[in-house]
Amino acid sequence: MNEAQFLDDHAVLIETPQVIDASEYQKYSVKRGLRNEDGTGVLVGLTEIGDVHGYILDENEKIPVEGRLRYRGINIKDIVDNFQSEGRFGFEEVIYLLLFGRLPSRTQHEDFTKLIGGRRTMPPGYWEDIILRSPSPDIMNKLGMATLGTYSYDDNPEENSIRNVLRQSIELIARFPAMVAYSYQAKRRFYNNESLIIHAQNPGFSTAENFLHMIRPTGEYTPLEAELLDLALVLHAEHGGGNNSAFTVHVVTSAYTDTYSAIAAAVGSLKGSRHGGASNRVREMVNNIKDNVQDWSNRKEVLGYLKKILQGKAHDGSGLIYGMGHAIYTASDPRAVLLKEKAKSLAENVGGRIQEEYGLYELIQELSPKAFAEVKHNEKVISPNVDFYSGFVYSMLGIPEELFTPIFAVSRIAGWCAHRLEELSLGSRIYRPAYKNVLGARPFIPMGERE
Ligand SMILES: CC(=O)SCCNC(=O)CCNC(=O)[C@H](O)C(C)(C)COP(=O)(O)OP(=O)(O)OC[C@H]1O[C@@H](n2cnc3c(N)ncnc32)[C@H](O)[C@@H]1OP(=O)(O)O
Ligand SMILES: O=C([O-])CC(=O)C(=O)O
Repeated sequence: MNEAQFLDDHAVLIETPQVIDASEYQKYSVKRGLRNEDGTGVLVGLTEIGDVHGYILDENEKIPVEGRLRYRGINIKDIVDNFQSEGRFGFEEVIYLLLFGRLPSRTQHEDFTKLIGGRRTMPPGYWEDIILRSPSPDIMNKLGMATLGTYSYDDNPEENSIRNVLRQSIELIARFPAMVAYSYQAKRRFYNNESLIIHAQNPGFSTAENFLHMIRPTGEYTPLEAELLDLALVLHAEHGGGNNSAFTVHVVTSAYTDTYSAIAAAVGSLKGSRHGGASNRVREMVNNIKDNVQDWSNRKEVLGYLKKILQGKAHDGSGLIYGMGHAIYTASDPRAVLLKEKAKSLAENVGGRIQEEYGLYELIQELSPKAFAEVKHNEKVISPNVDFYSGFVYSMLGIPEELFTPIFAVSRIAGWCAHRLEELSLGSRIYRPAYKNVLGARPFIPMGERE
């Protein structure tokens, strides 16, 4: 049998019939993508963790408003303003807030930061066997494998009591940075033929400092770089129960699976280019625009190219302007607003071509709604999401592209763990939505009579 021919022939069987006509979905009122007719999400749960607000419903019409994000009821802007003005790192405080539902006192913060720092090490053999011996060209893929591999190093992997899952959560949150950083180093060694650099972790460093230390060949970083990465970690940590990866955690947790299986599933979801993977696609897309648009500040030229992207005639053919649009936010994503401020001031400091590139980002932001209106005849209010400026900021910190989405995971694991604990503590039912079969019955044909 010719395997390539087999795949060609059989892929056609799946692709071409298109038996389910679009009208069938309407007929049965199917909530495709778990969406209501107006595009809002179907309400499937209640949570006390993240609160994402992006529009107001007025007589069933979506009225765009500036976006707002709260962690455990507290506006992220207030969280950020406070730790930045007091000159401390914010990520560990946010992990505590997300997991336990309250802000830590000074002593609780110190104790928790020490706990995270102390839990970074793994039992003997883990780094060598799970990370270094089986590198992957994709760090998210490797992170999923490494998460599942952690199961074998846990003496009590299956117990789903809150206390045990909390222990597993704290350990995973503490270890994700090294799982990502060492996977990246292994990838550089085995796929890029560069020297293997494994810096020892420092239990006294913040998550941001420890991560920069592990990925830099010299192990060094500036206070400003650590502060910016810490901010990015804070901003990516949580986004309600309905985002694709947190919802994945709810779904698989409701089947009562183990922590490592639930978190690995979430990693797989986040990797997707419509979710956390978009940060990489934004960089690729902007590079593609830079290569194809002669004058980055020419509005007509940039608009023309964005329209081509939307028509699927440029960039990757997907028809998507990556980093733009959101399922909930309309006028703005508050995280993108904060990241944009940082991108702007960093670019201004560097000047030259980088500042011009920042100008191009701003132009894409400004012209995308116009391109949408002209190509899709859709006047929907869209704005940049968190993935739009994050990669540009990371690039200015010298962070390589293959780490953009993994850094998202290093942060979002805090939210995932909080959602897993919430799902377990609320003891909800197994998620089991319905799929209507529209094919009906068919007669069985004996093998000798088949074509
Ligand atoms: C961390 C995060 O996950 S943030 C999101 C990161 N993802 C991206 O940046 C990828 C680009 N953006 C998108 O694909 C979408 O905006 C999503 C996936 C984020 C949200 O999707 P939805 O909730 O379906 O968006 P919404 O209901 O507002 O819009 C639906 C329509 O607009 C289109 N659309 C929305 N955003 C975009 C975009 N950036 N480029 C092209 N088309 C888009 C959708 O494809 C869909 O078109 P259709 O009606 O012809 O099928
Ligand atoms: O909420 C969403 O759908 C996606 C998102 O922005 C996130 O998970 O951060």
